Amino acid sequence: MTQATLSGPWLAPAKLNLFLYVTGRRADGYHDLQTLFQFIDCCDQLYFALNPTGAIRLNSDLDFPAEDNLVVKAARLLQQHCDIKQGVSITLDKRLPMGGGIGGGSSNAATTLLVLNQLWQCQLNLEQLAALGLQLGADLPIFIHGHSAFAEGVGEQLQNVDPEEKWYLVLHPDVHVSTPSVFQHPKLPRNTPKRSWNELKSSDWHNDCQEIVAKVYPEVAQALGWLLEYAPSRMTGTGSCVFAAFDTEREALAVLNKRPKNLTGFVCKSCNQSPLHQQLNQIKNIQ
Ligand SMILES: C[C@](O)(CO)[C@H](O)COP(=O)(O)OP(=O)(O)OC[C@H]1O[C@@H](n2ccc(N)nc2=O)[C@H](O)[C@@H]1O
Ligand SMILES: Nc1ncnc2c1ncn2[C@@H]1O[C@H](COP(=O)(O)OP(=O)(O)OP(=O)(O)O)[C@@H](O)[C@H]1O
Repeated sequence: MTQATLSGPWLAPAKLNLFLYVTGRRADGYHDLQTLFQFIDCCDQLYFALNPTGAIRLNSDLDFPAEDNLVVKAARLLQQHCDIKQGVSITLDKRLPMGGGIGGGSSNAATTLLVLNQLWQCQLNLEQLAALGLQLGADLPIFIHGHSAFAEGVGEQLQNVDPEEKWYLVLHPDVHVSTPSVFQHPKLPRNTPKRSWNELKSSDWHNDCQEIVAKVYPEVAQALGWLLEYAPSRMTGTGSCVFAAFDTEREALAVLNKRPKNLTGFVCKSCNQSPLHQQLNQIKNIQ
């Protein structure tokens, strides 16, 4: 493969938490979870151009400083960890809603680690990249891992599973939910009993953060209330997005088209192999 082909676009897919249970609080302030991650084919896109100077630059339309962007943090972390002399200019084409619980920032950072690992020839394996990524956020490892998983710990202990690939209608209420504020909420249920995957996979699925978030953000309660009229619906992560599964794209679109004017949303297909890993595997097969 030529360097030009490797420059992009590279995909950074979103995820859904098909269920999310908080099973305990740890001494470091983080929470132990049991969650089921599945990817969706809705993605941000990133482009990478190497430079010899060592500088790391970001082009994006986001309105916060590049230094705070997880993409820049990921590039710097890998550069320092592997003592890389080259730099990179990264262009981020942001399409995923932010603060929606679909993991866009974490996915951007994971794509950066995976692609720069190739371009800078760092030769770290997925386990090493996931451990590095975990320093940036609990959602990084699943995006590095690249296969749907039942996750425990803070979300880094991953067991591959293959939930049915469905069409999803995702509604994005017009609010940004801060993940730390949800986990700090005094009324968050924190002691859901741990269950085995075997038990969980055949039970009804819930999200322990949903009740609190719907109380604090009426927009989330409204979206959920509306979608529940059509199909079983839940929140992903700490919100604000809510989703429902459908067997066909047509059914999902039919419901999307009936939504009230103040609700935005999209239809997507879920997939058990991350769209980014599908791209990376294609390159491996060509090389
Ligand atoms: C809610 C999920 O999206 C589910 O996939 C993730 O657990 C959140 O992952 P994330 O956004 O990558 O979260 P991080 O950036 O690591 O953490 C943000 C904040 O959320 C809280 N946090 C996060 C994950 C976790 N298992 N327990 C926590 O208590 C911590 O206060 C932390 O300071
Ligand atoms: N590349 C990035 N894309 C989006 N947000 C980023 C990025 N880098 C840093 N951030 C910060 O992270 C915050 C949360 O963004 P993100 O879209 O990942 O939320 P989320 O989908 O709710 O994530 P999660 O489910 O992992 O909590 C943003 O408001 C922003 O301040």
